[in-house]
Amino acid sequence: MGQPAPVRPLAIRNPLLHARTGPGAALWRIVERRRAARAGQGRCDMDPANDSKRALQPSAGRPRSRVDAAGRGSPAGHPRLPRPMWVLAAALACATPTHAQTTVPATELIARAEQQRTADNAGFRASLAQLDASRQALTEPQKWHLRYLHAWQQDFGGDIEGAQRNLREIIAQAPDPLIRFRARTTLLNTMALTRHYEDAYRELDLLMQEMPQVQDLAARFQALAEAAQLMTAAGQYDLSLRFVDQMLANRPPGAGLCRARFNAEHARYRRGGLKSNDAGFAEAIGLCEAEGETGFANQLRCDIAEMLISQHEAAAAIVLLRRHLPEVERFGYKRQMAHFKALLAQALLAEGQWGAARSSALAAIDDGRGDGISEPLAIAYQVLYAVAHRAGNDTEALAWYQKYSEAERAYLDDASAQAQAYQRVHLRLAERRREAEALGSRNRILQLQQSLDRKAMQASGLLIALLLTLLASVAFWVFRLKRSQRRFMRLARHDGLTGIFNRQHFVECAEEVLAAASLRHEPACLILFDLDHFKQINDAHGHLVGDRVLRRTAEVCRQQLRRNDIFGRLGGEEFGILLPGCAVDTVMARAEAIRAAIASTSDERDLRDVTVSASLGIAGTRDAGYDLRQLMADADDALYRAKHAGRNQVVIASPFCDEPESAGAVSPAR
Ligand SMILES: Nc1nc2c(ncn2[C@@H]2O[C@H](COP(=O)(O)OP(=O)(O)OP(=O)(O)O)[C@@H](O)[C@H]2O)c(=O)[nH]1
Repeated sequence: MGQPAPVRPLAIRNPLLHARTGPGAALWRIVERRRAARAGQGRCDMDPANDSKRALQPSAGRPRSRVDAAGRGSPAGHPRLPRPMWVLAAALACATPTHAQTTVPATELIARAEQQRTADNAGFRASLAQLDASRQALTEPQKWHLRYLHAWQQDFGGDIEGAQRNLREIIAQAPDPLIRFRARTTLLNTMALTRHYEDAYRELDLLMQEMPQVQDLAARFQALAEAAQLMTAAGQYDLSLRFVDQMLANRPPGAGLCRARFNAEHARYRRGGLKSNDAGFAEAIGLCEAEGETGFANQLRCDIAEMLISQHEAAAAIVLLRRHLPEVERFGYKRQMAHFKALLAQALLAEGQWGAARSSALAAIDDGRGDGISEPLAIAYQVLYAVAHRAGNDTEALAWYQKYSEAERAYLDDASAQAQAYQRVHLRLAERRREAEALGSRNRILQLQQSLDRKAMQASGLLIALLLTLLASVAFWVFRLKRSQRRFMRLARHDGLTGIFNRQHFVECAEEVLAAASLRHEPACLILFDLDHFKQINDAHGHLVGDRVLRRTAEVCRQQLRRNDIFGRLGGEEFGILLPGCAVDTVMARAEAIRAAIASTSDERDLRDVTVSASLGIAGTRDAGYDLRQLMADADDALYRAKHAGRNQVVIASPFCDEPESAGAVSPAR
């Protein structure tokens, strides 16, 4: 035998993250089963001395070997049951001979079922049957919890389609966010198992969105572990490490550091640049060993062996792998066994140990037979091809090469499918998030705009109200001012006792009217009258009666006037009336009517004892012109003559005769 045939070094990857059965979670399940076994769950044997031995045996009742990153079988999987409680629950379960008991409260039964899932799947199914039988007595949240456990069992039993259907319904309908979250974690895992990577990444995104609402640390821990593994599988190592940080920050009480450190070191290794003597790896392995998590410790050793082989230190890799292979065999996780043996075969080949390499490769194929596509399988085929080629057995070499080629292509296709799926989903989600953020920004701007508009409207409303109030105040003030003005004007223009024009205003109005009449050449007459012997009335009846006579005189005169006639009290008991449009030939009749009306007041009840009469003098524009002073002088002259003629009569001024022209009957004084 000469030098070994050149073997193209494979970029060996950790089957925990690339196994057909999903990233690392099958190991997790086995680890949890061991932990459950240590706690005596599902078995009536609390002797720790027996636990490790039994736990290291592959479970005979396990329906399939595959990943369970959804926390199935984890004692920490039940959120409300801290470690001492599930030990107690296990002890309680041991105190009862059968799972078919009917007296166990539903809460306890559900807690027990949570613990039994992988550690005692038969017991778990019995607990589910018991819960089904007492379904009517369950609360609504308990019914949803039971449904979730059934879905989990469907998945565990291989009915992935049925499990996914139920998990989706739970996610859509369950009122409890924690159950929805756990269902999504399990769904995500089933998607990775069935290689629906895009769906898995999409679910992961939703899981991360729901994460802040989930208070349960165990559920968060499981989801974060799932996220870290998927991100490493997708080649997103930095993201994976960020999830690891979150795992460490969200560690449930009693949970160790091993799983987080395993994910961290594996992501660092996959990112590249590490050496086999990396201190972080040694520390993580020591930590996992201390926590009894030898499965994770050995998985990290696979990474170290790969590093050693690629550093051309195959002999060291052989030592490492051989030292821990018995432990791996005892642990019983076939995929890990296949991985160990494939790496050992590769290292032996590199060291020229053809026979040992061939045996180890065949053993790896045997262990990995049930897994379909896997990287250990490809490594093993490659080693067998190299050994056959080295031995000159071309037919066998070709056969192994074909198998190697198919396995490697299938594996690489699968790995690439994962990475591509991540990129596609990542891009779509990033796009959607950008759109959502843009929409959110737009909404915020709109809200701000609306709020500003509202405030502006409120401000303008207030301003309008203020202006209206101001306007109303001004209007009211103006109104009061006008009213006061009107009152003062009236007081200034009218006689306080009779209400008719006072002398001044009478003169002003009369002059205006005369001016207008002059322009139109219309006639006008002025009547001046004076109550007769008024002093006697005052003296005889008092000033109040005198005032009443004055008021009644004004009233009865007003009744005789037209709208445009101007009537005023010129002083004391003297009055003036300007009659625009009234010619001298008609004025006598009107003056006489006025005189008669004044005289008639004597007949009124309250003035029965008072003799009231007036003497009237008339002047017209025909003779006096339109000058008021002249008209007044003429009318006053006529009035004087009426007095002189015996009072209670009308005299019209006539420049053509010296004698007064009397009109109407001269009423004798009574
Ligand atoms: N009650 C009352 N008397 C007034 C008022 N104004 C003037 N008098 C009185 O009117 C009287 C006018 O008297 P005279 O001027 O002597 O005139 P007479 O008594 O009417 O006599 P003849 O005009 O000649 O008929 C005076 O006694 C005034 O005091 C007034 O507002 N009220």
